[in-house]
Parts: sequence; C-alpha cells; structure tokens
Amino acid sequence: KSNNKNNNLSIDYYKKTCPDFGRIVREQIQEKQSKQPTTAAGTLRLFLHDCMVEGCDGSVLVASNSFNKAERDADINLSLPGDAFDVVARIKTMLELSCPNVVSCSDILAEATRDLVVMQGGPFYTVPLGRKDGLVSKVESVEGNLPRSNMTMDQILKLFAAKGFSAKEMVALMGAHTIGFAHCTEFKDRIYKYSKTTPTDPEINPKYAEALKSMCANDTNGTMSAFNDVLTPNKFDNMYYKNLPRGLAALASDHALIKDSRTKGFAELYAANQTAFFDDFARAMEKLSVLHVKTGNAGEVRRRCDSFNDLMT
Ligand code: HEM
Ligand SMILES: [Ca+2]
Ligand SMILES: [Ca+2]
Repeated sequence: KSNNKNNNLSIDYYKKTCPDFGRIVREQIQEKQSKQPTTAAGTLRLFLHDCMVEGCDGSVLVASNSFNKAERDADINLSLPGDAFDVVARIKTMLELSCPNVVSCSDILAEATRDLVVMQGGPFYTVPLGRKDGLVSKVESVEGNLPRSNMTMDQILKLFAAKGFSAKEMVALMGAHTIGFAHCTEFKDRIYKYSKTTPTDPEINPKYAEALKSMCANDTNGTMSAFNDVLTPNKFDNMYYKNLPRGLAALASDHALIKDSRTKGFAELYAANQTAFFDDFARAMEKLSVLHVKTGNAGEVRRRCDSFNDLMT
C-alpha cells in the first residue's frame, strides 16, 4: 500500500505499452552489478540525489552542455560513480529497442534502485510508475537540498523534514549506508584535525581510526575511500546501526545518529531488529520514490537520459 495518493502513478503503468519493462530492468541490473559490485550503492545514492533536487525526475542524469550547467556539475554530485549513470543508460538502450519513447529515465532509476537494493539482500517495496522526466537541471538548485557529512543533526533533521520525512524515517533511510563507500575527504577532519587537543575523534574505535589514517595517508589523488559499513559493505542488512556504538562509522553524520536524543532510539531499534529496519526502510523508500514526481505535461520521456529532448533548453 502506498503512503502517497493522488500522484497519478500506478504499478502497472507500462503493462500494455512496455510489458517487458520489469524484466529488462532486472536483467540489466543483474548483469551490471555482477561485473561492477559498486553499482548498487552508487545507484541508490544517485536516486537520493535525484529525488531531493526537483523531485524524482531524472534531473540529476542530465549532462551539462553549452546552453546549460546541470546538477551533475555541483561539487556534491561529482563523486557519484559513473557505473550508476551507466546502468541507467544501458537499461534505457534496451528499452528503446523494445518499446521506443515510452519509459522515462526517472522511472528507470526508481525501478533499478529498488531491484539493486533487493539484489543486495534488502527489502522489496513497490515502485509506482509513470514519472515524467524533468525539463530543468540547474547546478544552482542542488545546494541546500542534499545532506552533507559535516552538517549538524539539527540541520540534517530540518533538511529531511522539509522533504516531508520524520526523524524516524530519516534514520531508516540512513540505513542505506549499509552498502557503499565514502571518500577520505568526507571524514579526514575526524581523523586528522578533530580538535586542538586531539587530532582524532576519540569516539572512533582506535583500531579503526588507525586503519582509516593509514589508508587516507596514501590518498594522493583523492580516490581512496572507506566502506560506510566496514563489516558487511556489500550486504544490505542492519549492520550499519550495530556499528555505530562500536565507533565504526567513518562519517560524522553517521556517528551523530547515536549522539542526538531525537535519533538515538531509532538507531538502537534498527540495530536490535532488522525486520523493523527493513519495514521502515521500505516505507520510507516508497515515499522517497514519489517525491515531487511530474506527470502529464509537466515533463517528457527523454530519448537519452543525459539530455533533454529539446537540446537548447
Ligand atoms: C544525513 C544524511 C546523509 C549524509 C550526510 C550522507 C552523506 C554521504 C556521503 C558523504 C557519502 C560518501 C560519498 C563519497 O564520498 O563518494 C555517502 C554515500 C552514500 N550515501 Fe549517503 N548521506 C546521507 C543520507 C543518505 C540516504 C538517505 C541515502 C539513501 C536512501 C544515502 C545513500 C548513500 C549511499 C548508497 C552511499 C554510497 C555511495 C557509493 O558507494 O558510491 N545516503 N553519503
Ligand atoms: Ca531530480
Ligand atoms: Ca551491510
């Protein structure tokens, strides 16, 4: 059952016009994820970055051109991995062969994200379909709509509240960090210049802090990264929450979940009860996946996911 009504989306939107939609998405994500195991986490983050800016409308997929500097060029989006964009492009190519000009890129991203979460062991949730792709993607729209690892919990809660998410839903969504990476730049202040008296946050597990330091010391070109869940980085489970009290979170924003009375109880609940986490994560993802969706004439079905159909807009 969907929490969101009146958005004109439906589960069987492509039933007549593109009956193989679900199968094609599943086949492509399985092939891609088997070859590039970072695809799932990258795609889940790409989906978040799409939905939080202008809604789930594929605006993050558009590449900049001479007429327009797009969202992709915002500094926070530069670390989105190419494999995530690639899996969407591959699905689009296959769908254009099967049912040309029918399936939107925003629907592809929403469905692929869900299937990748399931493939990594996470919960199934329904993805209603019929999103149209947005006609706007501006680099300036990004700032202020996406969370940063150096934000206070107060700022993070406000940001998610502005998109309609409760503290509990936000904590459940953060469980996405049970898979994937963070680059050294995102946590180097916590290990090298935490305070005047101690360079390293004493709440990071000391052995883990040493491992992070020696890894990031070799980070000459900014490519080194740590798992957001160091124990089960490829498995979608509730380990991320169990890691928090052990000092095994690299990102300050992850550790902050157990430092704030508004979020701590939920993080403890999900650490103790994976079923509760899966249920709440699934409902929160359903909600995220219909955030400010565009239907009818408010958008288009892009021919290519990385450009608007009218190249001069
Ligand atoms: C307080 C809120 C959040 C903050 C501050 C935050 C911040 C970050 C940062 C800094 C990274 C590392 C990016 C990099 O260095 O490449 C990251 C990765 C990731 N984030 Fe979040 N995030 C938040 C919430 C979420 C939510 C709600 C989701 C999804 C529902 C999500 C999904 C992911 C995933 C899957 C990755 C791994 C990406 C990869 O491996 O390529 N995050 N996040
Ligand atoms: Ca968007
Ligand atoms: Ca995990």
